[in-house]
Amino acid sequence: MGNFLQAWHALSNLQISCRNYTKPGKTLLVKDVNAECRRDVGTTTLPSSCNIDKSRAHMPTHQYINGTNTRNSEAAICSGNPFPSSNVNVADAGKNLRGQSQFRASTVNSSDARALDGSLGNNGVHTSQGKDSAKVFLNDLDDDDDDILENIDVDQIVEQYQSSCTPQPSISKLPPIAPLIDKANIAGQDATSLPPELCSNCSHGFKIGLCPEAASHLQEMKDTLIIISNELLDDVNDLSPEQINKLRQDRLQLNKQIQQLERYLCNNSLDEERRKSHFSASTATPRPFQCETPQAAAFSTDPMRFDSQVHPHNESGGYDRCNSSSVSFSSVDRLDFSSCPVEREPYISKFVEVNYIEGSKDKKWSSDNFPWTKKLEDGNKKVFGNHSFRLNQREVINATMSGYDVFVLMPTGGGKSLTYQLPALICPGITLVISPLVSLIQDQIMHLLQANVPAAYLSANMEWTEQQEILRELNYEYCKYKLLYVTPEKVAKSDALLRQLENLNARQLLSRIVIDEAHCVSQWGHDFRPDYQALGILKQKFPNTPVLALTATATASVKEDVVQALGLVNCIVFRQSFNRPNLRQVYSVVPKTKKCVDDIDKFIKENHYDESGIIYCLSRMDCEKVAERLQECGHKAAFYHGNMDPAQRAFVQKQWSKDEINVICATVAFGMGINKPDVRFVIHHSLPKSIEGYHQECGRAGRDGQHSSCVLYYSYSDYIRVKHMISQGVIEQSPLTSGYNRINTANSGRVLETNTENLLRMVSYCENDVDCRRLIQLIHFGENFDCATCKKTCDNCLKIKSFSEKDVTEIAKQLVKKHRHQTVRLHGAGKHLAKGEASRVLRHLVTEDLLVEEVKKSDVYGSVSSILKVNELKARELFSGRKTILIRFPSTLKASKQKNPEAISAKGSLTSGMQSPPITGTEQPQSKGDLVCL
Ligand SMILES: Nc1ncnc2c1ncn2[C@@H]1O[C@H](COP(=O)(O)OP(=O)(O)OP(=O)(O)O)[C@@H](O)[C@H]1O
Repeated sequence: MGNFLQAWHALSNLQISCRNYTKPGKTLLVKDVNAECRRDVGTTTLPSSCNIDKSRAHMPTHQYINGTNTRNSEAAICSGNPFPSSNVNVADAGKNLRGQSQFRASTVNSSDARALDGSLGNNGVHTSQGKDSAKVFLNDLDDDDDDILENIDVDQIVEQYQSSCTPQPSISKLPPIAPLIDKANIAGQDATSLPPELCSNCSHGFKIGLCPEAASHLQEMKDTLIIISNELLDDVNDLSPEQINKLRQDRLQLNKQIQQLERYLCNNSLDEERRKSHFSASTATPRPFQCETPQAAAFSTDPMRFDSQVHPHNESGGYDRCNSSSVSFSSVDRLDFSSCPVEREPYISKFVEVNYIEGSKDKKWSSDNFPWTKKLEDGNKKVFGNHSFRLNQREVINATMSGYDVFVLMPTGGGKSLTYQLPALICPGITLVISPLVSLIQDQIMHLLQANVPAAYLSANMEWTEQQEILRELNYEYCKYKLLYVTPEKVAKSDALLRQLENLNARQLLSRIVIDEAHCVSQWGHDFRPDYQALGILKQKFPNTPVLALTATATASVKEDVVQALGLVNCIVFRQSFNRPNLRQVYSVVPKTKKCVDDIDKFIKENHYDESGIIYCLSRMDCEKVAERLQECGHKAAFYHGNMDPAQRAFVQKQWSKDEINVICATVAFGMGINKPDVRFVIHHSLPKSIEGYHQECGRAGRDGQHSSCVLYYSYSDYIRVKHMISQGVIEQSPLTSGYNRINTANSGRVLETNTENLLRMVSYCENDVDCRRLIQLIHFGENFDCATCKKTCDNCLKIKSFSEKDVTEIAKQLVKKHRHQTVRLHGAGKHLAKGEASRVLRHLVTEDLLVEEVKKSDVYGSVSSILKVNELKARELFSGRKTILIRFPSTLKASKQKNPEAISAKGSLTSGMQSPPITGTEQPQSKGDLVCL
């Protein structure tokens, strides 16, 4: 308890920019906390009207927004955000603090740090007292905010505190942090400037536009809109004309409200971010470790000479845009970086009709007749030391250098970096690279500097003077940098950067914009990072600058979502197969027993003794336990997770890389940027969170093309456990998202829903004991796969020695009819099949190209819908009797019954992007109902 109290006081004492803590038992309205604390308002409590009114909190969103009721209101509650917006409690506030990226150490005073020291007692690093401890803490915060924040289990502290003690009077010097919500004040605040759509009262008694939880209301309104639209689509035959009319009116009204509220919130949050960005930039403390921002002396290449060497001249048909002479040269003096924040136009994402161009199939991109070809080949050899290009590298480079927007799907280690680093050398001006992690950026810059390629990065963690220096350099006519790396947060928040980009663009020196790990843009992806969504502003501001979006993992829905969010209109797509035929991997799923670790020990000894491998575990404690047990069994094992300090982690990783440790027991925190070629096995001790994640993690095995194993230990109880951890937000995140997802309350409901769907698909994968494992993975990424090419490299193909083929042509016809005409009733068509088998039929139709998945982002709802459409050409073959559909069933296997009810629905989701119910179009969307009818 002493620890909790100490930690509690430490947290209450923090004078930080995120003040989402309040004493237990008090309700905090998140949005106003920052503002109130910045003004150092004294102790306050919420007026009773602001406390949670449970009856209202659970009122259907549809009802309380519009003051109307529809018959779908219950559905609204069920399918809406499981954390009603009004239930913002202390634990949530804690999460917000931990994820808050503006956490600034510079404002922590020494007594605060002393108190903190106690709370961090378990972390071996933070042991000193007083000022020293403050220094240690400050340094560590600057080093890696998220790591430190991860080390404080705030939720646990708060929960236990809450459950076991009555709030004590604060002994902190500062008042506890709870905002004063003056309803009358807020109501009168800006009411005159509110558009009429935002003047209706919300459940908290505010005008909806002025409610501190307006962002949550916005999400609820969007969810309700989807429900109403679904109802209009699905049940239109059962509704009376009055009901239809009413629903349409509601839809119209909601649409208006959503648009207005989005615009209003966007303006407000931009103001806020700008203010914070300015604040954080001017108060940033020195970091103990700085990225080696290139100094002039670091280059043996004279930037001017370098430019003249590599820039193409005005060859006809060449990259003229790059070659135009500079427009004007602003002097450094004219750049006043410390001036007051400038007005940034509000960024409002716009729906675009994307014209996709399949790049991989177009031979022109592999031509070696482009004006820049020679320079390309020289640069590849001389600067990067490569003898040739890898698959798709030349094609992607040619497309982006021709000025197109390009979306690239290339496996990890495929060589994505070269596709923008080489063009950066050849084109005049600067290539802006948006990359998710400072550690990845530092790694890239280190390699570039070794190759004498001048590059720099900007990050909020750097000293402001250093940032200014880099910004100033960008202003020179002969700027020494060819590449500038930034994090998405920097683009979203730094006006100085945006201004500088505008300046570069005006001088036609913004050569290219690269979005690395582009799947982070999408809410449907497994690595969603809210700040990535704001990157759409770049295409709006610089429509003529080519954008290159790169990722190693994206389903069809994710791709659509990313391309939409970035605003790419004519987009050339290059994709490589997700299959890794050269990797002789064996995929298997094994039932998980209580002796799981002993089974793992046996497996390693029998198959990969003394070889290198990774065991992915769910929790930090699991990592430690598994490592300990394996050590007892004689393995050179160690654990790795987010609770270790960075030095410890680096040490373990190094030992593993040098084979001093064979087995690393890790959470998903491990693996980013790891390129060890001889990893012989990847074992999943628990259920992975998604097929994308699983595919990526398995991809770390056998990079040298040698035989490797991927074993997944599965039990249904793990599903329950993972699901619970996801819903509590306590599951360890991949480094790409760690500490970022939790800050976005507006999206938390949607993110949770996506995560649960992804998890269910993983359950479905595990419970499928018939289909080729490669097929199930690849179809998830929208790729067709011939199981024969698996060559028995998965347990299912291996174990099914003989199988019988069933003719399911008639069922296929029914399904195709159903998808053409929604009135056809399927009832009973597949009654002799178990539900799992029915979904296999549907899946098979997708692989046979009879049903095609079409993914669209809705301009109205902002959601991505995935629709199965009938391929008419193939359908004709089917109905003419020229095509029969045969599906293999293991001879030994009777019509299998599903093991778990929830897995049924998971199996229903056959293809990659069935993330949200289809909404538009006349085609009947694929739905669980179809399958259940069979
Ligand atoms: N054409 C090439 N020839 C030889 N090696 C290459 C070539 N292109 C890239 N490489 C090397 O391949 C390795 C992986 O490249 P890179 O880091 O760009 O991959 P990536 O696709 O970005 O992977 P990740 O998704 O892990 O970031 C690097 O060591 C790089 O030097």
